[in-house]
Amino acid sequence: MSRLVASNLCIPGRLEQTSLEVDAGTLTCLIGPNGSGKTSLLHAIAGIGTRDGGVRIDGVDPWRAPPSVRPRLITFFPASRDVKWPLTASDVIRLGGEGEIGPVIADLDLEAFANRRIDQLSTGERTRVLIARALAPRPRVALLDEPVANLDPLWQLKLMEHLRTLASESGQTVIIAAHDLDLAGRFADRLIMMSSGRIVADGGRDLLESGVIGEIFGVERRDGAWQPLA
Ligand SMILES: Nc1ncnc2c1ncn2[C@@H]1O[C@H](COP(=O)(O)OP(=O)(O)OP(=O)(O)O)[C@@H](O)[C@H]1O
Repeated sequence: MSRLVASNLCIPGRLEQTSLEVDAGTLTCLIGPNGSGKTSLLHAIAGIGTRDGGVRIDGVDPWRAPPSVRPRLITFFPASRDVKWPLTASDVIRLGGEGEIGPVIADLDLEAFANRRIDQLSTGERTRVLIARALAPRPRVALLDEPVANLDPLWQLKLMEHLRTLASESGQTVIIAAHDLDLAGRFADRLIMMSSGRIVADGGRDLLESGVIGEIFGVERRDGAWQPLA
């Protein structure tokens, strides 16, 4: 099984020194309040911007991989959907790297948009196209920053189910940042909680029932819903 090993990642002012190992075939969800360091950790793993430390995927350094190989090792879907390129959805998905785009177009139900310009799609439609772009190369490690933001309730569930299937059936390592604690708890194999630029808790869905949620998020579950701490 391939494995992601991140050692001593650090982005001054954003991410404290962080080491992390993630098994292949798992869906991991980074949770934490605004500004807690989720995007910074994803950036550091992806090798985006200034950062210290190192990453290995099955012993291979993805940061030094040639551009032709890199998308099959690791891809990153950013939180910003503000893409104004005058390209069709298919063109954008093809930009993700080599490989067939037919399967990912079918997986994300994009047939109707394939030949439409990406800057003329709705935000949610564009989100699905940009996620398809990140998943098309079938990367060993897929990093997605708030992938369900802007998606309707049905697509939030479909996407999370799809990501879980990519992990469990294709053996890909999927790491996402998300704000929806219930969705994270329902679909993720592992929850990593961040606060002030560091990992403060790491575990299964039982983390959501622990006191650390109140401490870090200032919410608790009352009457079946998340509410500010009483
Ligand atoms: N480009 C940047 N330059 C300097 N500081 C940054 C930059 N981006 C983020 N930060 C800071 O780094 C810290 C972590 O931010 P980060 O975006 O990783 O948090 P996050 O958990 O992803 O937040 P959110 O849930 O709001 O997306 C914050 O204090 C933020 O203000």
